[in-house]
This record gives sequence, C-alpha cells and structure tokens, in this order.
Amino acid sequence: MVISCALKLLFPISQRCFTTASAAMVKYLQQDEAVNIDIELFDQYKFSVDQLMELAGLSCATAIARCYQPSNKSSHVLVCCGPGNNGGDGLVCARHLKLFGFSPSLYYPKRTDKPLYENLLHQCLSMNIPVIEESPSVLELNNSFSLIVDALFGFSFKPPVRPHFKPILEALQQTTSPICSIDIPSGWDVEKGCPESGGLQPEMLISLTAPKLCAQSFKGKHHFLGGRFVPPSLSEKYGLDLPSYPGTDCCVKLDS
Ligand SMILES: NC(=O)C1=CN([C@@H]2O[C@H](COP(=O)(O)OP(=O)(O)OC[C@H]3O[C@@H](n4cnc5c(N)ncnc54)[C@H](O)[C@@H]3O)[C@@H](O)[C@H]2O)[C@H](O)CC1
Ligand SMILES: [K+]
Repeated sequence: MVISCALKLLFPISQRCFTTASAAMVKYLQQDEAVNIDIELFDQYKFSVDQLMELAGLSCATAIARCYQPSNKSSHVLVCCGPGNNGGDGLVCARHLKLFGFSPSLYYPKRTDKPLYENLLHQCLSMNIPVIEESPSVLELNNSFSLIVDALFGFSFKPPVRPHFKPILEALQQTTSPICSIDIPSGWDVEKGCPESGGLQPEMLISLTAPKLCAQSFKGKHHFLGGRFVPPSLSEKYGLDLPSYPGTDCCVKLDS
C-alpha cells in the first residue's frame, strides 16, 4: 500500500455550532417504505438515478466536511463502495471529498458493469483517486486512514452478509478509525439495527431521504439527514415530517 502509516490528520470539528433538527419529530421508515419511495421518485416523479445519486453523494461529502476537517493534503479517507446504489453514493461522495480538499481512496470489490457506475468510477480515476484492490486489514485501516466511509449496503440489504463481503465488514467492526455510514450501517438489519453477533458501530450516520428504523439504535456522535430532493407531495403522502433544512443547505444535523 502506497499510503504511509499513522496519518491521523483529520481534525474533528467539535466546537462548531450547527443548526440541528429534532430527530424525535422525524418518521423512521420501514424497509418497504424506503423502497417504495425510491420507486415513486423514479416512476412517478421521473427523476433519474444519476440525479438523485449526485445529490445524495454531495450531501454526504458536505456533512462529512462539517464534522471532519482536512488538515492538509494527506487527510486520507477510505471510501468502501458496495455493488448497489449505496456504493454509487460512495463514488459520488469520494469525488466531492476530493474537491473539498480530502485525499480519498476507494475500495470497490464488486463492480457493477452499468454505464452509470463505470462513469462514476472513471470520474474518480480521472481525479487521481486511488483504488485499493485487496480487502484492507484492520492494521491498514487503523494506520492509513483517518476516516472510513461505509457505502457498502443501503436500504436493500438483506442479512446475512454473503461471504465476499465478510472480510471488509469484519475489519470495519474491529477498526479504531472512525466510520461514517451512508444511509445504513452496513451489515445492520434495515429495521432491527445492529446484529446480535456484533456489527460495525459508526461514529457518524448520514440518513438519506428519511432515516430508516435501524437509525433509532445509532449511538454515534453525528446523525445527519441528506438527500434534499423529496417533493413535498411525496413527503406528505408518506407522512415523512422531514425537518427544515437550514437555508440552502443540502444536509441537516439531527439531534438525538
Ligand atoms: N430514494 C433514495 O433515498 C435514494 C437512495 N439512494 C441510495 O440507494 C441505496 C439503495 O440502493 P439499492 O441499489 O436499492 O441497494 P443497496 O445499495 O442497499 O444494495 C443492493 C446490493 O447489495 C447486494 N446485497 C443485498 N444483500 C446482500 C447481502 N446479504 N450480502 C451481500 N450483498 C448483498 C444486492 O445483491 C445488490 O447488489 C440507498 O440506501 C441510498 O444509499 C440513491 O443513491 C438515491 C436515491
Ligand atoms: K452503508
């Protein structure tokens, strides 16, 4: 691995004051509600996946930049991307993190041969974002990365995790580097939360569109809502009670 070790160069932004919204007021979605909202956004409202993924990924990078500040060009972040749209959010997020001054790397073990994903990966490669081919060890995660973005699985995950992804999920469970999960902490049941056998415990969770039921068992420091693209009529139909995003912000911190 090219990246040198022991680079804990991301400074947590602990003193900053955020406008927060009450998480208690927000509706937590069941898995089938999340899937149905997704389908309606595409079928009824005629959004394309690319559009929503770009907004979702940008909101994730923005939320991360609010909580972790790159101290210099060596602020290494590993973005772990899965085979579905959650992984696509991760690819978009990595590109925006790079533009924000972070040094992201990708771990993308199961690639999808659709033009959307190929293009997103191409964009990352064109911006000199390195790709790690081997599943990183716990030591590599601890020593080489100041933050790990978990974009492995989102709301379509059905446990148990298949063998291909076991090594990375086990390493993420054991690492001491902070983890930011996009939409769902990977390996968690979308409704029941952390598996009894143990699961990863992210320091940060960015729920997209609306939090899913598993977010009620999130115990980390930062819970954000992103994906500010829900038309009011759709929000009303599902009774989402979404918090107000401050001004033109694309993400909002939820208090616990
Ligand atoms: N409307 C929105 O809110 C938007 C959300 N976005 C993001 O999309 C994901 C949901 O994406 P989807 O493609 O439906 O599924 P996943 O990424 O969660 O994963 C599907 C992928 O994973 C494989 N898989 C499922 N279970 C397992 C398992 N047990 N072991 C191994 N692999 C598994 C499955 O075969 C698929 O390949 C949502 O969470 C948001 O992050 C959009 O980006 C924008 C709109
Ligand atoms: K995830």
